[in-house]
Amino acid sequence: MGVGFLNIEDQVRVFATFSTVSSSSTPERSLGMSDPRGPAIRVEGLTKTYKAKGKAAPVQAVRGIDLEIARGECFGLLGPNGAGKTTTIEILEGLNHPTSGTVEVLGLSWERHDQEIRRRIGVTLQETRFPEKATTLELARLFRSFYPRGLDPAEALARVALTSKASAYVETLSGGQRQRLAVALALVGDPELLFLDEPTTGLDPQSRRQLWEVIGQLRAQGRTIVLTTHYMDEAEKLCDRIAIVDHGRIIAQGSPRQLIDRLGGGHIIVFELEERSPRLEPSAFADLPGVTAVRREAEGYALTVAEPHAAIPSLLDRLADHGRVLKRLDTHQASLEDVFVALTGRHLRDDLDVASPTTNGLGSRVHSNE
Ligand SMILES: Nc1ncnc2c1ncn2[C@@H]1O[C@H](COP(=O)(O)OP(=O)(O)OP(=O)(O)O)[C@@H](O)[C@H]1O
Repeated sequence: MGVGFLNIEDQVRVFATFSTVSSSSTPERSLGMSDPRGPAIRVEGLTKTYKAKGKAAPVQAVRGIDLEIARGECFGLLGPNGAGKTTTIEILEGLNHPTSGTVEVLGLSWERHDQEIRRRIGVTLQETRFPEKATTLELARLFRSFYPRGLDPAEALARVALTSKASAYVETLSGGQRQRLAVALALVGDPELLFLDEPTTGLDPQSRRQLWEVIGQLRAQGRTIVLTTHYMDEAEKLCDRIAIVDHGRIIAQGSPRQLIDRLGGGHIIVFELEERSPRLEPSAFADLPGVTAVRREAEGYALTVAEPHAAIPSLLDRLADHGRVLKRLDTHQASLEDVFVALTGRHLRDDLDVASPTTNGLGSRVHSNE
């Protein structure tokens, strides 16, 4: 897990450093460092190694990330637990220090322009502890006081549909309402760039959808958003572009559509054979019409195909030829989950190992059979 866990005192300390800076008096502004047409984020050769603690070995959390995020883009870092997403986003937020590499935020560097950057970004951490006896409006006012300009605190609450909870104590809020409050506090300074670390983790489906709506509206306003998630449906729904992160590296990057298209077929056929049927090599299905990739799953096989209606009859014939009995067959539209499995041989959701895909349709990694 990451270090994205601050209580309110820590948050206040983080933000208070720039509460007294007025926009007109900032020396950095006169340097003209921030090109409004340049990217919102530029990262080159980023690494982060956490030092050894006691008997624990050092952890190479980030192993060389290059990234460019355009202004107005909603960009997602998608990956399993421990991939290095939080470490990366916390370095972008100025809350963690890189071991090596270059980081530019809005054309500025954390070493030289920290106050200016803080004034222009909004941050929600993976988990935020609020004081239970404050109301949501009091907190929105407190956070607004850290910025030289920004939204009316009541307007920030309205943007996340919390107006009816303005005078409610934090202790009475649900998990989803707390997450929306965290977004309101990140918004109250009217930031150009918003960072959301796993915004919907742990929320029920209805609260997730509510927060998706809020993020969708912010995206429609043209605000730059950088979010981390390990939910592929979230990344697919919210993000213009995604970097899939695994073991501290970006293993694929592009729009959700581009990444899925690179699989070479829009549909996946998943099937399982009766236990008494001996297993077949995945290569037994590789030449079926329209099949672009075959992989072994824990319980069966997954075929990437362009047209399921063309492939399924041939598949059934092939199984009959081999005297195999089908137990289960499903089809689904190819998703980012399938992209992750094709790239890593593992499932993103539960990190379940799958054995030996023969080809992956992405042309980068071919596993041997069994
Ligand atoms: N402060 C720390 N000290 C030592 N190791 C750390 C620290 N923070 C994170 N790590 C380790 O660095 C690696 C990457 O963690 P990180 O939290 O960045 O990944 P993540 O992709 O955000 O995962 P999650 O979704 O679980 O938060 C993990 O192995 C984690 O245990």
